[in-house]
Amino acid sequence: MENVLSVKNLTKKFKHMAVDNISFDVEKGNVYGLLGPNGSGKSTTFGMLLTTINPTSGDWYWFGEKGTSTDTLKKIGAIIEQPNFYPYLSAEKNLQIVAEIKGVPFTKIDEVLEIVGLLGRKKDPFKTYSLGMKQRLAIASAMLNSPQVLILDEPTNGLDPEGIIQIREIISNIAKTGTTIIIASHLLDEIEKICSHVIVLKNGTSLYSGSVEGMSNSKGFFELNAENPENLMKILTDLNLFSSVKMKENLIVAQISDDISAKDLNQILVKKDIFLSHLVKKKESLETQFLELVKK
Ligand SMILES: Nc1ncnc2c1ncn2[C@@H]1O[C@H](COP(=O)(O)OP(=O)(O)OP(=O)(O)O)[C@@H](O)[C@H]1O
Repeated sequence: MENVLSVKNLTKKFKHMAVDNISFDVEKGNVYGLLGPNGSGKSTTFGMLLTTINPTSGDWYWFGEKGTSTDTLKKIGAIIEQPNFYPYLSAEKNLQIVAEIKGVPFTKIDEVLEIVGLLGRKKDPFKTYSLGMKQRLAIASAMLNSPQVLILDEPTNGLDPEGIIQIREIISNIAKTGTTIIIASHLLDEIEKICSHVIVLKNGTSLYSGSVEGMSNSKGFFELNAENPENLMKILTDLNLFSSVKMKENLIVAQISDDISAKDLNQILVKKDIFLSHLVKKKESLETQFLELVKK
């Protein structure tokens, strides 16, 4: 897979360490989440990659080329701060100003307004827009130059549930066209719903970088029950398929070490004259996986 971005040992020290020797790759066409609590170094990382902050040390490569050249910036669309538009001008007029700066034909404006669902409101002044609409207009503005990479810093901050869903749908539609997207967020739920890959930051250090599913080595667990739970627990332990078998809130929880389907386990147990009253295979939520990662 082609790398759109490769970050190597990137470090920024202000008074304290803000970003501490992080390395990660971003593959073309995926949606990446930069996940971490406030102050974990997300915005500083974006700032360095977009040349607004000088790094202390480390390198990065956009499209295989070292650093961030002016030509590279033309291939990137970014929303890092609150959208800044002229309040009394319409969305269309505001985008005309951006299009002129970016050297993009005005014919592109309707296309990007359509992507963010604002075509019907293009004549309305920016100041009459809701927060969600303002954020959508910012995305339209970032999409004007048909970027290969879209960078969004906390894109749903402050939005109501409907606004959040709209932004998510827009991001997912843009991703479907093959645009690589990098989103900074402190919300696990957001990353889980939108991203295929995640880079977890804590105190400027990268704890994990890879696919969302790969964040935990866990193969998941079974919740089970039967008429005689003690007997079931003993049989499960003897099967040597589980790293642990424990009673939890009236259910037996068996942590899977050797991958096995619910159907296969049920068949094994039936042969041992165990008839289950409850059998569910589950995987830890991203939240549990994240907490385990941070604990380590
Ligand atoms: N210009 C600056 N001067 C000094 N310290 C800074 C500066 N910018 C950021 N920091 C510090 O660097 C650390 C990382 O901040 P950063 O804004 O990158 O985190 P973040 O993960 O984006 O959090 P948030 O979502 O709150 O912005 C914090 O401790 C912050 O106080």
